[in-house]
Amino acid sequence: MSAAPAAPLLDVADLHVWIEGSHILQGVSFTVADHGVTSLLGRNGVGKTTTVKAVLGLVPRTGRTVFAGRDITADPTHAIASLGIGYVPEDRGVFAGLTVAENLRLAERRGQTPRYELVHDLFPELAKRAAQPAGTLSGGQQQMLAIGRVLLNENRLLIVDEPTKGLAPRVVAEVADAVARVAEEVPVLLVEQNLALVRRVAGQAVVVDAGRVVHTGAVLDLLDDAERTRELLGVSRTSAPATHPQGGTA
Ligand SMILES: Nc1ncnc2c1ncn2[C@@H]1O[C@H](COP(=O)(O)OP(=O)(O)OP(=O)(O)O)[C@@H](O)[C@H]1O
Repeated sequence: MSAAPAAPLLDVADLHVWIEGSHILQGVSFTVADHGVTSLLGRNGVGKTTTVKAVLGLVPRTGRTVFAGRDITADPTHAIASLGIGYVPEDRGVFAGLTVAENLRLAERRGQTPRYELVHDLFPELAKRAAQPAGTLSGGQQQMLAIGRVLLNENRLLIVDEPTKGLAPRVVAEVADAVARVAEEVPVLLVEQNLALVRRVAGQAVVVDAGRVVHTGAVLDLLDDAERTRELLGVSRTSAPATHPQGGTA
């Protein structure tokens, strides 16, 4: 007899969000496994960011969200974060006028030993550039800093929203490397439109369309089916996995 499947780390059921009278999420349901990368996919404006904000309590929502066996549906954002969900928002949220070291220090949580060794091991550039104002970092380096901040604490899940948005292709490859390495430490829910990156780093796909989940399954099963990929995501070219090129950062 085979063992029962492991309970999901995050279980989202029938999530609804209304913003300014618009029914943005119309019953979103999906699960996130307790390992690897689960990708949240979909065309522009379908509700991906709203979904992660609803999970984090950043927008009013109804439905049921269970994290690590605990119902967090009615919890405020700070309580959800303190359970061990780290969030890297789309705009990265780094403080441009503060140095890299100051940005990291601000992320330290009381009562926890900050994991600088892990962060500097994964992103040596952050150690080298500790005294540099974050606003003068490249887009890719700022993304590493944003991810480094949530890795500093013992999170059980990282939610990373479009980390490659607006980045040059060679920097995208660096961010892909970073996400892959991070996922060895902690499970990741990744919102991403770059399907080559998704193919490379993610195991599971959750596809949102018009405020609903329209597909879940293995990433490769979806992306190897060009017709289905086009139907769900409006694109079909997903090969050419990102690889880390030689050379420095942009
Ligand atoms: N604060 C807001 N006020 C009004 N409409 C909003 C607000 N936030 C989101 N929306 C609308 O909700 C819908 C879903 O937005 P959301 O940002 O969740 O989509 P997305 O899938 O993350 O898109 P993208 O890939 O472009 O980031 C969009 O139509 C958007 O215009």
